[in-house]
Order: sequence, then structure tokens, then C-alpha cells
Amino acid sequence: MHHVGLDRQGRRVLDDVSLEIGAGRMTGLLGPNGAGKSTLLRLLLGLLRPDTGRVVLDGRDLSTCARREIARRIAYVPQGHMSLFPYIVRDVVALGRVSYSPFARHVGREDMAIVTEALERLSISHLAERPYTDLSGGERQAVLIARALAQGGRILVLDEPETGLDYGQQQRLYGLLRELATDGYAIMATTHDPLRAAVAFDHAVLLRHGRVMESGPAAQVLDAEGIARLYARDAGPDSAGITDVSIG
Ligand SMILES: Nc1ncnc2c1ncn2[C@@H]1O[C@H](COP(=O)(O)OP(=O)(O)OP(=O)(O)O)[C@@H](O)[C@H]1O
Repeated sequence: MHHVGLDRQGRRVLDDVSLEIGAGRMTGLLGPNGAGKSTLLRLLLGLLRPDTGRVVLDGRDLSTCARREIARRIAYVPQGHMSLFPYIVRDVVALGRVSYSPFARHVGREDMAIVTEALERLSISHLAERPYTDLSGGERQAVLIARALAQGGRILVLDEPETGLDYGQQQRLYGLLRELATDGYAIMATTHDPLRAAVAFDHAVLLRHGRVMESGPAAQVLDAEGIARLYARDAGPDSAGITDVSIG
């Protein structure tokens, strides 16, 4: 993403944002409410187009890529609490294969083998025939990640993946994301937990008022001072930062 800017209803919501998502790397996107994190994810997924700057996928401008092509490269994991129809888990994961089917309807035998593999990878084969809507938050999150893996892309974009998970589930989730990064996936996730992000992510992008306040190694930029500046009480985009959030 190079020097991206976007206006929504006449208001600048992202301004001169540049970032890179690398294979094998976990990148955290942090910022206060309304900083522009979800909007940035939508740009990365090609659901919005920037007014200025470019989003580039493997050297190609994302705006020239077909939806189906993007879906095969970048998988999105929405927040686990999003409601879906009471499909059984296997069918929810099979939705990840839709971009490979000629009529966007039929999922073939080969696709089902990939679905089975994704369920195994997430250790949720035992949930395959259960309705998605009956699952716990952690189980739903695992299903959505399995769907993303079934999609086949090597870029995973996750929106606040730890929301609603207990401590143990969060630990397992981040352990799994680390495994995927080690396998070469590029992981990008938003989070509202800077303390965890400082240890769980390799790289962090701190977004404030639609601008990158700082980016760099997670442990470095998410020190007490960085966190205080990031979440300082709102005093407008040109504020030097009021340190009214203190850590430790
Ligand atoms: N469709 C829209 N039309 C107009 N303004 C919008 C639209 N979507 C988002 N915005 C505005 O853009 C800004 C950034 O919103 P965004 O949802 O990206 O923030 P966020 O960092 O994801 O916040 P949160 O942590 O609360 O989810 C906000 O001021 C929001 O009101």
C-alpha cells in the first residue's frame, strides 16, 4: 500500500498511508476507535478503492485484479461474532472454495478434500457436521480461519481475531497464526490489545486519525510511550499527543 488516501462523505479517513505485508511475517494494525483500521482492511481486500495512492498485490495494482483473483490470494477473517445462516461447519468452510468453482455454486470433490484438510489443520474435524450458529466464539473463530485457509491464498487478513475469546483461546489463536506465518503466510490483523500485540506480532502499524503515527518492530513501537501516544485522549489530528494513558 503506497501513499493511500481516502475520503468518505467528504472527510479524510485515511491520509498518506504506506505499509507492506510480508510473507512469513505477522503485522498488527492498531489504533483507537475510528482511526481507520477497518477502512484500511477494506482497501487491502479491494472492497474500496483509494482516492490517492495505490494498493499493490505482487506488483499489480489491486484495482486491475478481478474479485475472484483477489479472493484466491487474500483471505479475510471477519470478527467471529458476525452472524451467518445456520449452515453446518463443513459448508461454511466450503464457502472458501467458491472462487474456484466455475458457476460460484458447485464445490467439487477436490475442493471437499481441501476443506477436510483445513478442518484438520484447525483441529476441528469433530465440528464438521455441527451448525455454525451453535458454536462457541472460539470454535467459530477456528471455522472462519479454516475457511480462509481453504480459500488457498497466502495472505490472511483478520479483523480483531481475539474478540470474545478467553485467554487460553487467544493463546492458541496466536500460536496458530505464528505457525501459519512460519509456513510462509503473510498475516495482517487488527487488534485492540497493544500489550499482546507487542509480543505476538513481528511488526506493528500504529494508526491515528487516519495516518500512520509509527510503524516498525512491534516490541519497539508498542512500548509504554508508543501506547500512551497512540491512545491519548483525542485532541485533533495535529495534537502532539496527550499522555493520559499510562502503562505499567
Ligand atoms: N461508510 C462510511 N461513510 C462515512 N464515514 C465512514 C464510513 N465508514 C467509516 N467511516 C468513518 O471513517 C473513520 C474510520 O472508520 P473505521 O471503521 O475504519 O475505524 P476503525 O479504526 O476500524 O474503528 P473501530 O476500532 O471503532 O472499529 C471513522 O471516522 C468512521 O466514522
